[in-house]
Amino acid sequence: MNSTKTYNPQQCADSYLAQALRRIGASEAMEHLLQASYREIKFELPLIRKDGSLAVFHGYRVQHNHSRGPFKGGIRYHPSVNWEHSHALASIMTWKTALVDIPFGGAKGGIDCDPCALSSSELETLTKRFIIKLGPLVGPDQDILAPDMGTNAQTMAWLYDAYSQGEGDEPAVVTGKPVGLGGSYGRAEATGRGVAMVAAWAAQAEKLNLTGATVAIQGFGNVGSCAARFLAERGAKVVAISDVRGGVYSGDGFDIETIVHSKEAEEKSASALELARKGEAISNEELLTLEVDLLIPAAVGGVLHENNADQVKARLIVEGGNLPTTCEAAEIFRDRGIPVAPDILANAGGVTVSYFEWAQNLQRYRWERETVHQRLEKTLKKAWDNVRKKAEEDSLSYREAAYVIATGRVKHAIELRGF
Ligand SMILES: NC(=O)C1=CN([C@@H]2O[C@H](COP(=O)(O)OP(=O)(O)OC[C@H]3O[C@@H](n4cnc5c(N)ncnc54)[C@H](O)[C@@H]3O)[C@@H](O)[C@H]2O)C=CC1
Ligand SMILES: O=C(O)CCC(=O)C(=O)O
Repeated sequence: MNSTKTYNPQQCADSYLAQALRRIGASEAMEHLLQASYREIKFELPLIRKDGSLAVFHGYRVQHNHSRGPFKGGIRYHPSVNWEHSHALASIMTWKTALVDIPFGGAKGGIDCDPCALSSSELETLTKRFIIKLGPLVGPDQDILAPDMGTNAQTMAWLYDAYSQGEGDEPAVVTGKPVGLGGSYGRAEATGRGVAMVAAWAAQAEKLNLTGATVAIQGFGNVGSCAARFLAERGAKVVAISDVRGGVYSGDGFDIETIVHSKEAEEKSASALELARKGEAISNEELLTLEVDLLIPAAVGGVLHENNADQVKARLIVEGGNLPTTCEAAEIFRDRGIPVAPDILANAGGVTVSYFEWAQNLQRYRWERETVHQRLEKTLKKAWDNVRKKAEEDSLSYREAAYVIATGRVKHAIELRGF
């Protein structure tokens, strides 16, 4: 990550929160309440590997706040998953659901494993044990799980199956399921679709023409690859992509449709560099400082920090991933006049369509694909308009405005409920 200070997601999330609470005039006690989690769960997950050895992983679920509705948030499989990451990511789920005004709170969790190093049957066993250990603390009115980094529709299908063994058939306990198993049309690509929408609105506000605009995307998984597709559809030129193994650059741009529909991309058997089939190899660090119009960090947190923010040359940053920008970097971007569409707005398309999936599951009724797309656009546009207006009225960055709106809504809900 090339940062002198170790990235501390918790400190970063707390600092964005504290700034917002000062602006809305929250008391110290309220700040404590909004910062702390409602419940934190950690457990051991032993697994006999296929070679007969015993491995012990750890499962986490942090349920941050449920003042506006049941806890909601993804499950991440990554070696970095720990309490700090889960807590920070859970708290930003609370602000994200409040900002797009859907009736949920915030949660996050996962397993500290490398999913690429486990077989499919090992992953299925771990996943099913994970939800069994959570027991009655999850459920359609309690805490609803979803995909995040390292998990996908198959993982959600296993969670649904294991939960339903004990509780009776209950698809609404988890969103992001395969469409053939109660999933919503449009959820798989919703986060990337939302990133492209927010990028287009922000580009227009910043007088940046998206047609022909050059784009660099860090992370070519679910969010990054879908954002690339939808931005290319809108006429942008994706000139750099990367994954955990490194990146690739081509000034002519890549043919994103061919890349994402290639057999290797579908089987996840090739790196971004191999998939691109042309261009120059670059590192993940180099990608972030390319001379491009639009930069989309769509992988891990803390990649834009005090040691590289000065070198970023993008005209607009749209946060596809969660917490990619440290608060020090956010200040540098503010001083340098580089607008940033923050994660809690830019990647909120995923949880918005998760809400639609949950609503469909509770009604046992499927919406048409077009209905999902239209309602997603309407929800995100309303949130964007609110953020832009607040930013203009109060001379705030988009992130500051988004946090003021979101934390204000959660504080209001807490006060309405009473203590
Ligand atoms: N899947 C979803 O619906 C949502 C995901 N997000 C966030 O978006 C980000 C990406 O998530 P997904 O695309 O779902 O994950 P994914 O697992 O589908 O893809 C992750 C991508 O990032 C790359 N990557 C991993 N570590 C990296 C590193 N250190 N440097 C550069 N690239 C690295 C991987 O190789 C892969 O290409 C995460 O921050 C996640 O929390 C946010 C909202 C919803
Ligand atoms: O779809 C969801 O419920 C949550 C997705 C997620 O984890 C996120 O937005 O960071």
